[in-house]
Amino acid sequence: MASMMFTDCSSTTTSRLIHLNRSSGTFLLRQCVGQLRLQTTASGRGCCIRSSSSPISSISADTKSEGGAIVIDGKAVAKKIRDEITIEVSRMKESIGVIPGLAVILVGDRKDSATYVRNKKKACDSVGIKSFEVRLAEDSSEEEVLKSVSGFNDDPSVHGILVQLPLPSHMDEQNILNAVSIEKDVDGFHPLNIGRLAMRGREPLFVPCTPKGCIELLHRYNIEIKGKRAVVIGRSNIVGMPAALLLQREDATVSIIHSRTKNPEEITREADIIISAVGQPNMVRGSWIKPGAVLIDVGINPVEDPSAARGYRLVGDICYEEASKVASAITPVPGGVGPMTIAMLLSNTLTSAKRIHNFQ
Ligand SMILES: Nc1nc2c(c(=O)[nH]1)N[C@@H](CN(C=O)c1ccc(C(=O)N[C@@H](CCC(=O)O)C(=O)O)cc1)CN2
Repeated sequence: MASMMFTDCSSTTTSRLIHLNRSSGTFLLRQCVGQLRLQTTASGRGCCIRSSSSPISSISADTKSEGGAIVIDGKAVAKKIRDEITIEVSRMKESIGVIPGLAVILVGDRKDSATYVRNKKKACDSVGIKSFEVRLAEDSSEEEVLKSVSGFNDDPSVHGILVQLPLPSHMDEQNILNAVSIEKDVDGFHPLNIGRLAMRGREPLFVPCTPKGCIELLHRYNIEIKGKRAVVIGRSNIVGMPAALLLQREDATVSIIHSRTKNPEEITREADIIISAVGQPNMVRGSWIKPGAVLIDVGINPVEDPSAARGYRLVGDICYEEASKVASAITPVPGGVGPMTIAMLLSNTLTSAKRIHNFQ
């Protein structure tokens, strides 16, 4: 009964979205991608015809499938990437005596941010990357944050710097992100890195971790991007916008759906690949999806669930139950894109250390 109540994608379920307040730990990603309310005309059930021409050309033998769609296992891929990074980190240490270092600045007392930072430290430990952490109080000044950034910019044992987002509202996020040295900008949020990502013939030093993780999943599952129609739902600076730029770089034809888009489902129905980063639980229904499409769900939305230990469970932007019957491949929430974000951060940190020390 409980699972029926909380796995369907009816509007009642959606309205049970938990609005955890800042101090009790709201879900960061949701905050960062913004509150997008899409104008939609239809909400019927999707058809279940499956395309005979799945874009997945080869997948591993242990691939799971659900409702017909292949489950893109971000947790397993992230583990594999961490194993690859571990080997490279120890090769670097043995060859030139350098250990990659990642510095994290956390401002304020949001529980979700503290959890993400703790998980980043754990992930660093697991691959042999050295981690540095600065915690500042919610009421710290922007100058204090800038001072920490500047200290890490000048510290040769630090190869990557990230400021956990969101920052308290009294701080100017742009000012702070601009202060991170572009050579150590492992989050890829510096305007120079984003600008280079947007320009043909230019290369960013780093690509933002969540969108990079989405593309990495497509690559690792051999899902062709070139020539495909891709739709990105959401246009945040940290996910939607860079995801659209990355897809374009991979030669997809890209559309972006945002809060002012009329009839978004007419656009998604044309898509071979959908990346959704909007922070609206179960917004993308089965009827929005073209049979055989590949679905990458970035949303991490808590919905009330008394049967769960925490009193809530996480669902994505895409109605998994309906979508997995129509799509050829889909990422679950949790266990899809989320773990890839941290794996890509480790990868960016290793790349940075290699670049700074000219180590191949
Ligand atoms: N400076 C940054 N701030 C933020 C980023 C970022 O990339 N850089 N991204 C998000 C938060 N985030 C990392 O910081 C993050 C979010 C989610 C996950 C994750 O693994 N999620 C799990 C579920 C976790 C749970 O059970 O609560 C999953 O999806 O399986 C990792 C990292 C905003 N801020």
